Amino acid sequence: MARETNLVKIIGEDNFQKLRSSKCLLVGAGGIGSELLKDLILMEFGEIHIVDLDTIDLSNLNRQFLFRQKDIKQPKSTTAVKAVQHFNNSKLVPYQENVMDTSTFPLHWFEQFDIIFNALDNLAARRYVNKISQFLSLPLLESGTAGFDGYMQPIIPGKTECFECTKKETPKTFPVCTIRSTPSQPIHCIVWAKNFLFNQLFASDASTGEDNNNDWGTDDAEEIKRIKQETNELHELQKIVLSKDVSRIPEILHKLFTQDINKLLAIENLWKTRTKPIPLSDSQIKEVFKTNKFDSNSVGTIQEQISHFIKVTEKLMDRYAKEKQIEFDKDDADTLEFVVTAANIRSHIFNIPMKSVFDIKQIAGNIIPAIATTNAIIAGLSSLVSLRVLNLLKYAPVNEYTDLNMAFTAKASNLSQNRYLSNPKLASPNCNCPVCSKVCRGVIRLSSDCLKKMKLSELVGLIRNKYAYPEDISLLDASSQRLLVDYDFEDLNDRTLSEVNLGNGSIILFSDEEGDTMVRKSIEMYLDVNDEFSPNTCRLPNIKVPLVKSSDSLSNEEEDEKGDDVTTTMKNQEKDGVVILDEGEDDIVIDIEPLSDSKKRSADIEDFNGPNSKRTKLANESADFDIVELD
Ligand SMILES: Nc1ncnc2c1ncn2[C@@H]1O[C@H](COP(=O)(O)OP(=O)(O)OP(=O)(O)O)[C@@H](O)[C@H]1O
Ligand SMILES: [Zn+2]
Repeated sequence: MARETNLVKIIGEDNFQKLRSSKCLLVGAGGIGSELLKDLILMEFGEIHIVDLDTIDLSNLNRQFLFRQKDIKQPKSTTAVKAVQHFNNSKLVPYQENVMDTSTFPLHWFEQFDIIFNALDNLAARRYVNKISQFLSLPLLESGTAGFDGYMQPIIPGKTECFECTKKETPKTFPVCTIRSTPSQPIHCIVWAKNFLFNQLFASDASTGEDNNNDWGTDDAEEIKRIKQETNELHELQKIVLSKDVSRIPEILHKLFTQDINKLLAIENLWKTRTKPIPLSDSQIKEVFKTNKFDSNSVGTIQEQISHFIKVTEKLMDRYAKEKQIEFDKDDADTLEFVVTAANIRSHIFNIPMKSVFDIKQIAGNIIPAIATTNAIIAGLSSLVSLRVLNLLKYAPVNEYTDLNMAFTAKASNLSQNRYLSNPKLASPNCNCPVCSKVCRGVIRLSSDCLKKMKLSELVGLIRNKYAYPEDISLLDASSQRLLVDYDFEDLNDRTLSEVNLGNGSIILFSDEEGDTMVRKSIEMYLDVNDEFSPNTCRLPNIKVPLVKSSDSLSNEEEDEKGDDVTTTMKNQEKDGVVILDEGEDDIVIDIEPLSDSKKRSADIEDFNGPNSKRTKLANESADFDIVELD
């Protein structure tokens, strides 16, 4: 029996034809992506475009069942497509590219799709696709797994909460003082070795960022002084690395594991309630002996750890001279061995159990083993719910998108308790969400010619008139938080958009700065450059930009500060996976007073045009003003 016969029975001939003419985008062809590709093909989507930037690794083969040993180093996207060709009725289009690359995938490229499936493994790409989905009002099926935990969440822009509406769990963080002075668990020593020591010795810019803080997670002045001093002294150790003189490696050991520990011991307060560390003795450092290859599964003796530390530091010093900087990578045996041995020596000193290479690789690489079955369940749920998102299931019609369900497995939900699977209904957008609710959103479509010709003042004029903003406004390049125009900064007004570095993929933020009781809501606009447009075209979106009470919108100052903080936090997270934060420091969130529903309604006054307001002449501008031909 042909596959489609069953499908037609379930969704009906007419809806089956709709599915056949639907195009979907699958982002990620890894664990969940392989499963999803199979599901989407079996559902017979008309076209499936698959984007994945990566090539296949040995470690992918246990669960990414479309790939074989012979495919290692081949692109995931094209290999996945080849693997499914023999049971495929859909048109498949693979791309080995980063989905965030705006030159390959400009915003208008995404518009061809009816639905997007995310099967990604990192926050940055998830956030990016979520934004695209919001700008284009494209349904997105977001999903992820970690071990037995998994989730899938349909996102219908404007109707249901988006990926950013809820706070995302941040990587585990530790106080600086625990990492630097008083470790008590293997992870503390691993974070010290990976995020602090390794960077100090082998990164080109040997700053870890943490020392720029003034909060150390401790009030002990002596301890803070010691931490600062230690950082400075470690810069000296980098000179040994640079000297290429491997006979000086025992000096590194002496400094890290004898001298620095003795200095910590001298801070008596630290050891009132804690077991004192025992520094390495000179004889331990000097007693180098022949070592065998490192066994990944056992721990060995402290002497073996020291010998391996010396050996691997020799190798890294040699590499550093050629490579100029080395980054920690769990799959780079030398960097892993350095972190393992340094962490284990420190653990030994602080009376903490040492760990095997295998264990430390999991922790340092933030690896939770992937479970193929979790991927299969999440991908299955995700593809099934897409039929409801596209409203193709007649027996379960979707009247309200908030009737759709998301799904969590096991611990991920905090709701499931004794159930493996929970599938709560979707929530409405969170009115505090900086991505889907706080500002209005739209796309400016323009030709590249227009970018080169249009002056900033002209763009400001167009936006001001189209959405009835007052005279006092500010314009920000939201991607870089750069101020472009405001009431006392007009220096760039005569520059063209390209001269102020606005281009395809730039996001600008336009705000009312008049300070009346009511202000026009800020608008965030994506610049989508399309060369198929005639040269002088600039098209502004026809969207409604309501007036809101000024007390309900952030002042620019607050917004700038908080925006910056958020960016910094995200950068840190993505760089290291594990961030060293100071004790008591919370995650930074954009903190806006929530608009209650009633407030929101009363603030949604479209015709606010009091007699003295500059808005009077602007408020009722024609909505046809969307194609502007420039001279
Ligand atoms: N910006 C991006 N553009 C395109 N593809 C991406 C992007 N970011 C991540 N991916 C892809 O998403 C997929 C996620 O799959 P998965 O979670 O199974 O990770 P993996 O890298 O295959 O495995 P592991 O992380 O466990 O080694 C990967 O194949 C990765 O290449
Ligand atoms: Zn949101």
